[in-house]
Amino acid sequence: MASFDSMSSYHHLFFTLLAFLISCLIFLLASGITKSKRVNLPPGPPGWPVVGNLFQVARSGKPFFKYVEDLLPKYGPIFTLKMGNRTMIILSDSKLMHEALIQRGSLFATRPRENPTRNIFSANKFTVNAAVHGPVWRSLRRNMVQNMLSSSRIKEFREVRNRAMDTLINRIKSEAKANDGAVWVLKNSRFAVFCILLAMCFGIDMDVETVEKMDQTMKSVLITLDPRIDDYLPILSPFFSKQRKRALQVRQQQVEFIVPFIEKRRKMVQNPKLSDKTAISFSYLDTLFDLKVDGRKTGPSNVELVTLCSEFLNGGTDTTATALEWGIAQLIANPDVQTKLFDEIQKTVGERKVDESDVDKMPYLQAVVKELLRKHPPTYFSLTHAVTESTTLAGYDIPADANVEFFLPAVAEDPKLWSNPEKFDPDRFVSGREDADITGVKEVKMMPFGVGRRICPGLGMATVHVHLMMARMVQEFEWTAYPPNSDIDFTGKLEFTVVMNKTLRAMIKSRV
Ligand code: HEM
Repeated sequence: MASFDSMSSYHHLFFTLLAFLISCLIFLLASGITKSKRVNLPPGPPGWPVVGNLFQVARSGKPFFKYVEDLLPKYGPIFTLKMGNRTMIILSDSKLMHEALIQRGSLFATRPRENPTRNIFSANKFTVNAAVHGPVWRSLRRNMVQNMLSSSRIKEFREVRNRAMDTLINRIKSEAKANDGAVWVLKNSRFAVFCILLAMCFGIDMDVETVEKMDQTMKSVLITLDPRIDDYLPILSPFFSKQRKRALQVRQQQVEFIVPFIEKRRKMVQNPKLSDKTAISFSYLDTLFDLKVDGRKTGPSNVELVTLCSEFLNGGTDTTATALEWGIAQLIANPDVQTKLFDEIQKTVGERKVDESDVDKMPYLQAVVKELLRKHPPTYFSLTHAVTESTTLAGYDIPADANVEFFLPAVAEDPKLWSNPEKFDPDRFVSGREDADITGVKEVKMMPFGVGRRICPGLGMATVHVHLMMARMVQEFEWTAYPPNSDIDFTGKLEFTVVMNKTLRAMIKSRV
C-alpha cells in the first residue's frame, strides 16, 4: 500500500513538474515578447526565471527582515525582490515613505490581492486591515475608529484595564513566588492585554479557562496564515491540498468557537435583562451588529463578525505584548533608566497605584515608551500596501499589482535622522534634543504604527496599554537579569511580531 501511494505521488510530482516547466517556458516567451522592456522596476538582486528571488530568500537561512536589512547597503532606498509571481518593492527611506504614504497617500492606500488562505480568514477582505481602499474599508474603519477607539470610548473601558492590571501584577507575583523570583515577561503581558481586548470585543469578562481557549483558537489561525511557497508559486498548489484542508478545518473551529459568544452578546443587546454579572455595558460587537456598510444591503453575517472580532484581538495583542518584552529588557540593561522611571512614578503618584490619567504628568515614562517604540518597533514592516493604479516613485515604475513594503527600522535607526541611533536613550526626547511626530505628517522619523491613511487605528489605545503596563510593572517590581548578572541578548526573531530571540525571563523583587 505504501509503495503504491508513493508511486502515484511520484507520477503526480512528475506531471506537476512537467507542467511547471512548460509554464516557465510559456512565461518566459510571453514576458520576453510583451512586458520586460516596458516596466522599469527598482533595482534588486538578480533572480531566476519564474521563481525570482524566492529560493535565494528561502535558502539564505535568515529571517526575511534580516535578508532585507543585509541588502540595504547595496540596493538602498527602494529595491525589488521578485517572489515567484509577486513583485515586492521595498522602501527604506524616510523621504520616499513620506512621499508615498503622506504626500501621495490615497494612491498608496490600498492592499494587494490576498493569497487563498488569507481570503478564507479575512472573509474575502472584509476587515479594516485587508480591505482595498474603497467603501467597505471606509465603513469598517470609520466604525472602528469612531465607535470603539476614540479617546472617549477608550476611557469607558478604564475599569476593564484596572482589573487586568491587578490580575497582571498578581500573576507575576505568584509566578515569581513559585520560581525563586523568575518570571516570563511576554507571556504575562500578552495575557493581560488579551483579557482587555476580549472584554472590549465581546462585552464580557471571561474566566481564565475561556481566555486560554480563545488564545489557542487565535494562535492556530495565525499559524495557518504563515505564508507558504504556493502563495508565491500557485502552480505548486496541488502539493498543498492537505494544508488547504487544514486551513478550512481551522476556520471552521474558529467560527464554531466564537459564534456562541456573538450570539450571547446579540441576545443581551436585544434584551438587556439577559445580561449576567460579567456583562460590560458596551462592546465592539455592539457597533457591528447593525453596521451599515456602504454598497451593501445587509449588516455583517456571523462569519464576518468572527473575522472582525479576530482582527480586533489579533491587531492589538502580540504587538502590545512585544513592546513590553523589549521595554523590560531595556530597563534591565539600563538600570539608571529604570531608577529614573521609578523615581518619576513615586514622585507623581506616591503610594497609590498608577492610574492611566497619571501618564500625562510623567514625561520620562512617555520618553521611555517612545524610545522603546523607536528602537524596537513590534513589526519590522508595516502591513503590505499597494497602489490603486500603476505609478512611478523615485523614477521607477510601481505596478498596480506589486506589494509595496515599508521597512520600519531603516528610518528609526537612520544616522541622518538620529544621533546615536543604536543607543537606547530616552533622554533624547526629554531634553528636547530630538523629537519625532509618530504620525509622520511633516516628516517620517519613526513609524511603529505606520503613517498616513492606513495608520494603525489602535495607536491611541495601544499607547495607553503600553504606558500603563510599563508603569505598573516598574512601580511594583525592580527588574533584573535572569540568570542574575547575565547579559541581555537583544537579537530578535520573527514570530507574528519581532520578539526577543531568547524569550525574556527576568528576576523581580517586590518594591513594597
Ligand atoms: C503597540 C501596538 C501596535 C502596533 C505597534 C501596531 C502597528 C500597526 C502597523 C504597523 C499597522 C500597519 C499600518 C499600515 O498599513 O501602514 C497597523 C495597522 C492596523 N492596526 Fe495596529 N498596532 C498596534 C496595536 C493595535 C491595536 C490595539 C489595534 C486594535 C485593537 C490595532 C488594529 C489595527 C488595524 C485594524 C490595522 C489596519 C488599519 C488599516 O488597514 O486601515 N492595532 N498596526
